[in-house]
Amino acid sequence: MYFTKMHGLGNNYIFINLLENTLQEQILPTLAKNLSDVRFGIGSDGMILICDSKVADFRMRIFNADGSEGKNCGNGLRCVAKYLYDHQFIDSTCFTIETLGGIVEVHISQENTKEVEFVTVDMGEPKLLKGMIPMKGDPTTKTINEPLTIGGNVYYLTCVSMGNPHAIMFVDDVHNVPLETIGPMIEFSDLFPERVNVGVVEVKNDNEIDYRVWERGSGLTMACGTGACAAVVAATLNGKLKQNQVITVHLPGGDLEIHWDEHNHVWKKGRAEYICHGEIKLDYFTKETML
Ligand SMILES: N[C@H](CCC[C@H](N)C(=O)O)C(=O)O
Repeated sequence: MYFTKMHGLGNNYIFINLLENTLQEQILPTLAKNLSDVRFGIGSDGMILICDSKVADFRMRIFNADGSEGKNCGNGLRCVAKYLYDHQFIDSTCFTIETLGGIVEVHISQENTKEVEFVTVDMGEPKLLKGMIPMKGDPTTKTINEPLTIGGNVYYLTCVSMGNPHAIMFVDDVHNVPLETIGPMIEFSDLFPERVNVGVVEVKNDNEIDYRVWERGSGLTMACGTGACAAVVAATLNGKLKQNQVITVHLPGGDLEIHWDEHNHVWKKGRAEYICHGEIKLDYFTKETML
């Protein structure tokens, strides 16, 4: 089975093209976990499958490093779009990709280079109601800077779904937050029945924010595309940014341009890069334990 390892701002995944291949459904969580293992496997933030779709041009499935299936992946979408266009599975520079979190539209920014460097994605509309995150509480209300007690501490959270759930908090310095401690506490809180991605945001000025993330199912990553979108929406809802502006989001792995437009769509522009191609033996990577 061939794979391609790619990254979006250091948020890296093992991509498997299932347009001409198949994998048994029941092996997918174990396969994702073992591929992601940095010691016994290849090492990545997870696995992404490129599949046919009945409702869009293509379908993307994303599995986190713990084997859990995510519902959307902003960095992964840019890599999938680049892979499909570079490998001539599509010749249009605008096409749609189905995810569990909804259908998105990707735009290839072909800047006269032989390979795609930048991809812009219309990530669709943010979902704000508790029932859509999902999280506990009145499903018809929003969570905007709400004080929530988790593990004995009070966190002021703003929750946004970009097809996948994000809990965002605002801090004075994103580099001075023990995200490796508070991240899992919030991720696994019973407030979030499907767990949650946890992000910290420092608003620098009217057009820039710093953002770090503890990802559901993968832990600290260098970047999170859906999280960057959620961070801009959350900062705008809290009056810290203005809507319909292009915001530069600084992540540990690089910058993304995010634009929550006047039609309530969130656009994301950023790089996507190849790391390597290779071949794996499925029987090795589908063992329950690698020890
Ligand atoms: N951990 C996320 C999936 C990956 C999202 C992230 N890598 C991105 O670029 O959006 C979740 O379980 O919702």
